[in-house]
This record gives sequence, structure tokens and C-alpha cells, in this order.
Amino acid sequence: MPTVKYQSGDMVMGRWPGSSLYYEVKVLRFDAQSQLYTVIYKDGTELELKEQDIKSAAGFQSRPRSRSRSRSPGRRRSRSRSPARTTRRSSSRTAAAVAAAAITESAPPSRRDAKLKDSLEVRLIPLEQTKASENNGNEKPEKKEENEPANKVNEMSEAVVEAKPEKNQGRYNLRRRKDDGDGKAEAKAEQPEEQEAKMAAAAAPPSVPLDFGGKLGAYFWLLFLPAWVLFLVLQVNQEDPSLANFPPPMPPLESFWDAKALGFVILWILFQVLLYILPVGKLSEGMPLRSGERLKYRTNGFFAMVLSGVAVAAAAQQGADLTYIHSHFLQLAVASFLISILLSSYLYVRSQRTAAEQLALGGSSGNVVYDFFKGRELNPRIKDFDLKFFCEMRPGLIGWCLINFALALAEMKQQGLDAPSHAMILVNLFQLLYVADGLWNEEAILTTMDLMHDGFGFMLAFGDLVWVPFTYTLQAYYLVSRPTPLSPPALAAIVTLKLVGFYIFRKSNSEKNAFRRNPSDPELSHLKTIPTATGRSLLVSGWWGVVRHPNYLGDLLMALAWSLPCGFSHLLPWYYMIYFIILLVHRDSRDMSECRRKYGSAWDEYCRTVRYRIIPCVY
Ligand SMILES: NC(=O)C1=CN([C@@H]2O[C@H](COP(=O)(O)OP(=O)(O)OC[C@H]3O[C@@H](n4cnc5c(N)ncnc54)[C@H](OP(=O)(O)O)[C@@H]3O)[C@@H](O)[C@H]2O)C=CC1
Ligand SMILES: CC(C)=CCC[C@@H](C)[C@H]1CC=C2C3=C(CC[C@@]21C)[C@@]1(C)CC[C@H](O)C(C)(C)[C@@H]1CC3
Repeated sequence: MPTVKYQSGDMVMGRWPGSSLYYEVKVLRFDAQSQLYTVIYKDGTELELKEQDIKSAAGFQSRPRSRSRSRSPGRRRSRSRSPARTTRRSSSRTAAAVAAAAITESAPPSRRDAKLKDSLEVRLIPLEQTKASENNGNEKPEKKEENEPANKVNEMSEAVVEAKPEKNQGRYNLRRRKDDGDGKAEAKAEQPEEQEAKMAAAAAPPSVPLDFGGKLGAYFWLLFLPAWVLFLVLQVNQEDPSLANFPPPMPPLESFWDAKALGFVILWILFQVLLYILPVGKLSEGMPLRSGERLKYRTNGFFAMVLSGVAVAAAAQQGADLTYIHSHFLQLAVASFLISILLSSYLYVRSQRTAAEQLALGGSSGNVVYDFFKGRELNPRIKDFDLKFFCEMRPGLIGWCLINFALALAEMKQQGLDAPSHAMILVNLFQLLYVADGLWNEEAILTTMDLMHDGFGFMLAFGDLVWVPFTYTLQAYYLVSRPTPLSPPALAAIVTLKLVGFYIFRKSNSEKNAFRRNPSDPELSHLKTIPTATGRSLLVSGWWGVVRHPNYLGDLLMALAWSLPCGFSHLLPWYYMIYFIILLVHRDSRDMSECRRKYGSAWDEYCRTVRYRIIPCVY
């Protein structure tokens, strides 16, 4: 029977990930199966540590100032730069201070010091092991610190943690927090029994606060979202869609249903399924799951879009009347809604048989309506067919472009034009570019919130299959019967706005995606980062140092450029802009809570350093 060295409640010294520094921690529990201690740092960060990374407090003393000063020049520079190293107020330092001190330094010392002053001055210094206490392989990191300039120390330790986790495992014997989701590489270095233990520990999703107004909110959204789509579709069909004409008249019930429309929607989805499963294009790896597994995704979205375009053009050539989409918009939306209901019901039912480790952290509240709405299973798959990825990236998204194109044809037909209006061309091209870019960079979706954290339930199924194709097309629908002339300067200004927004959106998304995929990418070596307890780091310069969601900023500028061509006569074409502000502000706050939970004080440090959320100096 193995002995447990430390008991719950013991105050001991725990090693901080990626460093040789020890902090005072409290032992919370010991897991006999995984042989790991869960400990809590003074700032609330929880970690799971192996026994070798825990020492009794007796073997430690405060780091003597003189010793640190007598190190190599690189080391000396590091000491003199960081106020934390010289401020001695107590015998321990918080985990946040480590994160703060570890922001990789490429900025001049004075600027960096000024930035960190706030957070570090009141913090405490780490303890150092006395010679007498066991070393357990701490030599390497110490040496590195001595041999390299201070700014490199953290870069190196991060690179080791993230790019070469196997090595790190050997050197530090640390295990990341169980909810961090980046465990695959560690698993590689472990024995099968250890992996099993780890997976078991990672399995049960911890409870997270309910979102979207909780259980009552879920009832509301379930009713409101379809009703809102119905309202928009009926409203845009009115001759005068102004708010004075609210509510729009309700058409007879039988006009909601058209079997042919359902047939078309099913055909379209099946066609997209076919394109998705074709063994063409790259197989990309998703981010590591809680279990350590990395799923593979066929990222051939751009190819699917091009083939869809060819198929639609061929159908039109054969005499297919695409303006049917305009004249049967409501029926097509209803058919898609039915499919989204069927799909979410299937998802809910199958999630009852899904292993706990495959459930999302939200969506397992036990309340049927909430869980149905939010989605329980993180990555529902039928064999290799990933339902969430497929629905988010294919039928609705490519369908959005098809509908826009059909609406341009409808405009020409209705207004007797030889070519679509400038406004219609702008809206079509802008949104086509947005979708094409999303599909071209399809791999990047694998590092977004929906793919990494959200379960697949009604919200996303409805969002992907109904909301996107039937509300994101509203501007084009609006223009069909409402000619909106644009002067050349207005045209130029709108195009410029779109391009600026697109540049910010693409660059920032690509930067984060590249960093998440390979933190030691040489092209990103100039960026400053904050290490976190999970072993992942946070970008704190570059785009992600300007605001916390630069990608949202770019997206919002693009949304503005989509509405402007429709003019200011009605609020309706501005609906997307208003909705998008609400969606992104809410998404940002959801992401903030999620990151706060994942990264603890390192996240707070990031927020202190990057003060604005979406718009620099404003919000
Ligand atoms: N048109 C539309 O309807 C919609 C478009 N979008 C767009 O989709 C894109 C994806 O958005 P979304 O999924 O919401 O969020 P993000 O792509 O911004 O992903 C957020 C995640 O990025 C990681 N992250 C946050 N800060 C940092 C940092 N400083 N350094 C490194 N990683 C960081 C965190 O995950 P971790 O640390 O776990 O990697 C966080 O959870 C955006 O461009 C958005 O505008 C989104 C919603 C709707
Ligand atoms: C109100 C309601 C039903 C909300 C559901 C939200 C969904 C519509 C959106 C959540 C995240 C999305 C993304 C895109 C489309 C809208 C949804 C599904 C996206 C695929 C659009 C194209 C972009 O290039 C993108 C790939 C970055 C983007 C990812 C997020």
C-alpha cells in the first residue's frame, strides 16, 4: 500500500510550472490512482503536482539578495530589471507575480518595468531551496537562467513547456491543471497506466456557471430566436419595412410549408456532406481535448465552396431558377428550422450515452431545456464525421453565399437590371470574401471558442443552419426591392473600411492560431507572452497586445461595411451590426470568464497589461 507523504491541509512548497521556483501551497487532496497532489497557490491557482515537485517548507529560505546579484551578466540583468526580484516584503510570491515577471522582454526595461510596476511592487519574492534540501533535477533551468539573457529565460521555458512537453515532463515533473485541455503531448511521454489515470481525472466536467440567463434564459432563447428570424423575414418582405409597420402581418399557416423547399434544403446538406467526406484536402489536428486526444478534421472547406459554386453555375446554366430562393425564403427558412430541431434532438439524445470526458464544460446542468439549448457533447461525431465542425463551416456558411447570389439575380429580375446594383455587388463581394476567407483558413476555426469549448446543441445547430443563412443575408434581401445608389466617394470609403476591417480580422486570427499551434514559431519570436499555470502562454504584444479581442474589432468594422451600402432609410439592414455588437460583447465576457477560470491570475495579469477589450481606448 503506497504511503501518502503529504496530507490534505498541509502547507508545503510547490514548484511553479516551467521554473525552479517554489511557492507556498496548501495540499487539497491526493489522487491515489494518478499519484498526483492537487494543491492551491495563495492566489487561488490550482495545480496538480507530482510528489517530486513538492517539498516540505522546512528546507527553504528566502532568496538572499546578494546571491542573485552575483550571477552572470544575463542573470544580473534579469534581477535588476524585475522589481519583484528586489522587493522583499515576505517569504512568498503569488503565482500572478511569476506570470507578470515572466512576460518575455523585448521592450526596453524602463517601459516594461513601468508596465509591471503596479502588479509587482506589492508582491512577494519566491523562496529558494537551501543547499541541504533535495534538488530533484532543478539544475537545468537554473543553468539556463545563468547562461542566457533574462528575456530568453522565459521564452525558453515556454518553448520547452509547449513545444517539447515530453522533455518538460522529465525536467519538471509537473502536470497541468486538469481542465486545460492541452495534455496530449504530455500523454506521449507517459506510461499507459499514467495516461489512463490522467484521463480518468480529466473526465468529469467541473460545473461551470450557467450562461445565457440560465435555465429560464434557455426557455426564452428557444422561443425567441425562431420568432425573431420569422419577424425579420416577414418584416423585410413588407413594402415599407420601417418600425412604424411593426408587427408585420402574419401569413396564413399553410404558406409556411413547402415540401419542395424541404427537399432542396436536404439536397443541399447532402451535397455538402458529400464534399466534406471526399478524401480531398488536408487532415488538420484540433486542439488537445481534456482527455489528451486530438481529433482530426478534414479542412477542405474552400474546395467545397468552389465545387458548390461550379454546381450552382451548372444548375443555373441548365435552367434552374435561383430566384426561387427569394420567392420561397420563408419556406426554406422553416425547412431549415425543422432540420435544426431534428438535429438538436438527436444531439441531445445521443449525449445521454456520451462519456463524461466528451461533454462540454457547460451544458450538463441537469436541466433538459438548458442542456438541449446549450449543447452537451463537445465534438459529436459519427465515425470520423464531425457534426459541429461540418454544420458550422459548410451548409449554412456556403449557403449564405448561394442565397446572396440568388438575391442578386432576384434584384436584376425585379428591377429589370442587366447587372446587380453597386450596393448589391458590394454586399455580395464583401460577404463572399468573409466566407471564402473563413473556409480558406478553415484550420483556424479549430482554435475558436465554439470548437474548443462549446457543446453542440440547439443554439449552434440553429445558428449554423438557420440564423446564418437566413439573417446574415438580410442586407442583400433588403436591396432586392430597394435600390440604393452609392456615390463613388461613398463606394471608395466603404471598400476601404471593409479592407481595413478584414486586415485586422485576418492578421489577428492568424497570429493567435499560429501561436496556439506552435508557440515557438520563429515568426512569432518577437512577441511578448505571459506563461500560465496550464503550460500555455498568452500573447501580450502584437495584435493581442492592442486589445483583448482584436479579431472582434476587425469583424465589427467589416459588419459596418456590410450595412453602409444599404443606406440609412431603415433600421433593418443595420440589424446585423446591432446584433453583432451584442453577440461579440457577450462572447467577449463569456470568453473572459472562461479564460479567468483556465488561467487564473495570469489572465488577470494579461487584463491589467492589455486594458481594453475590443476597441482601443474606448471599450
Ligand atoms: N460572423 C459571426 O457571426 C461570428 C464571427 N466570429 C468570429 O470568429 C472568430 C473567432 O472568435 P471566438 O471563437 O469568439 O474567439 P477567439 O478566436 O478570439 O478565441 C478566444 C480564445 O483565444 C484564446 N486567447 C485569448 N486571448 C489570448 C491571448 N492573448 N493569447 C493567446 N490566446 C488567446 C483563448 O483560448 P485558449 O487560450 O484556450 O487557446 C480564448 O478562449 C473571431 O474573429 C470572431 O470575430 C465569432 C462569432 C460569430
Ligand atoms: C443567436 C445565435 C443563434 C447565435 C449562434 C451564433 C452562431 C451563428 C455563430 C457562433 C460563431 C460563429 C462563427 C461563424 C459563423 C456564425 C457562428 C456560427 C464563422 C464560421 C463565420 C465565418 C468566419 O470567418 C469564422 C470562421 C471566423 C466564424 C467562426 C465563428
